[in-house]
Amino acid sequence: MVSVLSLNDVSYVRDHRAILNGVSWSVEEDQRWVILGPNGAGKSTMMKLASAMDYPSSGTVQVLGEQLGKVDVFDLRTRIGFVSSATARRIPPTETVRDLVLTAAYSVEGRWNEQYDAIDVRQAERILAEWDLGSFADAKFGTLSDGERKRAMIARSVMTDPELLLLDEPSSSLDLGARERLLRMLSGFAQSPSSPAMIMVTHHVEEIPPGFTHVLMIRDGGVVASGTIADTLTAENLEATFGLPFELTETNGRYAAVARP
Ligand SMILES: Nc1ncnc2c1ncn2[C@@H]1O[C@H](COP(=O)(O)OP(=O)(O)OP(=O)(O)O)[C@@H](O)[C@H]1O
Repeated sequence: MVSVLSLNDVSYVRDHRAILNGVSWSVEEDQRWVILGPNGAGKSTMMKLASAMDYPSSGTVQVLGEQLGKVDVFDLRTRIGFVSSATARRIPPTETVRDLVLTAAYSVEGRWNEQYDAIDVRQAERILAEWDLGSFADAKFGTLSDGERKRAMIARSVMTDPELLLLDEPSSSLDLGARERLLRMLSGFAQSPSSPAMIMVTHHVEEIPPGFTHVLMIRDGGVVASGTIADTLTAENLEATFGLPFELTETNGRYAAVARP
């Protein structure tokens, strides 16, 4: 199996503080990982390294077979899909959803005068339909609801057929129905053998889409537990990660956790 991401004894230090400390972790191409941990644990920092947007202070990070610090990250980034609230903030509010998806093929964030190939236009239409955005194709990004905006950003990120898809809290701020619709889509996408390796950050076990295979649990910049969801997502590991005892239940591949009285 080929590793798409590999961190070896990685530390990330800012302002004399180790935000990540001695993290070793690897992701294979057929795996779908969830990173679970409390606020400030270092989850988004891990995503910054995985997306080749930043470098470790020590240790090595290999992304898609290339070591950060020894590769042109601008080329590498074109092979990675990355969705976060920060990437969404860079999108011009007047961009239509169709152009938002289409411009990904040319690595730009606002349509100017580019001419798009018919094959790209067809691919964009297919992806818009797949992410239930067909009726929003002509809507402006700035007018979308949070749920529509998240789906539009994911649609944009898969337009280039990335080899690694990173989702930083894709279902945060969504209402129950929008969250469930998005989780259903992510679940379907995760279970497709043609989908890329995926890593999704979340704070909540309720947001783990069925089809995700592995979980990395982190706290204070260090790994608490890592492995298959079936073996690793336990009440004991949740307590070690979040610092209080939980009742953990699983129903049809969906998890729920409540604090034990
Ligand atoms: N460039 C930086 N300089 C200084 N501190 C930083 C920097 N980047 C992150 N931090 C700090 O490191 C810690 C981890 O940040 P990070 O965003 O990775 O956490 P997180 O697990 O994603 O948190 P949340 O769940 O709240 O989004 C936080 O305390 C944050 O303030």
